[in-house]
Amino acid sequence: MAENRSDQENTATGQEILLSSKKDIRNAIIALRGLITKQERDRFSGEITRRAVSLLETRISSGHLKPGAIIHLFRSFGEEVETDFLLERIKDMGFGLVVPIVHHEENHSTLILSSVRRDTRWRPGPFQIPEPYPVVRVDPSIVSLFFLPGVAFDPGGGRIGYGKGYYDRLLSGVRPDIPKIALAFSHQVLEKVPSSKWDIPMTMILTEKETIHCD
Ligand SMILES: Nc1nc2c(c(=O)[nH]1)N(C=O)[C@@H](CNc1ccc(C(=O)N[C@@H](CCC(=O)O)C(=O)O)cc1)CN2
Ligand SMILES: Nc1ncnc2c1ncn2[C@@H]1O[C@H](COP(=O)(O)OP(=O)(O)OP(=O)(O)O)[C@@H](O)[C@H]1O
Repeated sequence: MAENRSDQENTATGQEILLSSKKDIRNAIIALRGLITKQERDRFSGEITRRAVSLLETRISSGHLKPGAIIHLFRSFGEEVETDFLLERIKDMGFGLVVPIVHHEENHSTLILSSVRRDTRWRPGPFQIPEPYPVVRVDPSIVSLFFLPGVAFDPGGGRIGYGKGYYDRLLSGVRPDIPKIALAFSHQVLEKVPSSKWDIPMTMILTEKETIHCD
């Protein structure tokens, strides 16, 4: 398998084949993720939230994160890791919070970031993902730590999302030393996912079973 992938990358039509294999993995993992029961998803999400909170506490004590620093988190949709509790904890801990918004321009869409404030309200955006309003647009460079969604990951920091390249583009403008921490169920972590030149590697993956430090 691994040999095939690197062969594919070296051929003229490699990118297409590589993307189709990303697509197969994406579909397979989305189907697999749909098999977890609601109870399991809640329990696993609770465990992932505990890991995330303790990581933030450790980083505050070690001085790697300043009190009041800005954290990026996503509102979950469908069968993703449930982030509602983590969102409240981040606010309670006194951090600033930003979330992604799909922003439509004339002929393409990009991700922008909005601050979440005390008076922020939520409404369903594209794909029924809750989006804040009013939008208070902020630059990605103010974010000290990113919690990120995704479909499939590998311990080397590889990530597959929904195939729009939204986060790859957003993160391409973010300093490499800013932690990018994926929140995922353990079955979303595969031995290896195909990678493309534009993929931005994850720093860590938090699952219900373990904290993976990506190499
Ligand atoms: N919670 C969450 N928020 C996020 C992302 C994400 O992955 N998760 N995004 C990361 O980029 C951006 C939105 N990107 C998305 C891109 C494509 C689809 C999409 O194709 N959705 C399918 C359903 C997929 C499913 O069944 O799980 C659809 O609506 O048909 C969804 C979100 C910003 N916000
Ligand atoms: N930095 C970038 N600049 C320009 N195009 C990009 C960049 N990153 C990704 N893309 C484009 O986005 C498309 C989707 O990429 P990919 O399949 O890796 O998405 P993904 O990581 O699964 O999705 P997402 O980031 O939305 O969760 C690719 O066709 C690629 O050309």
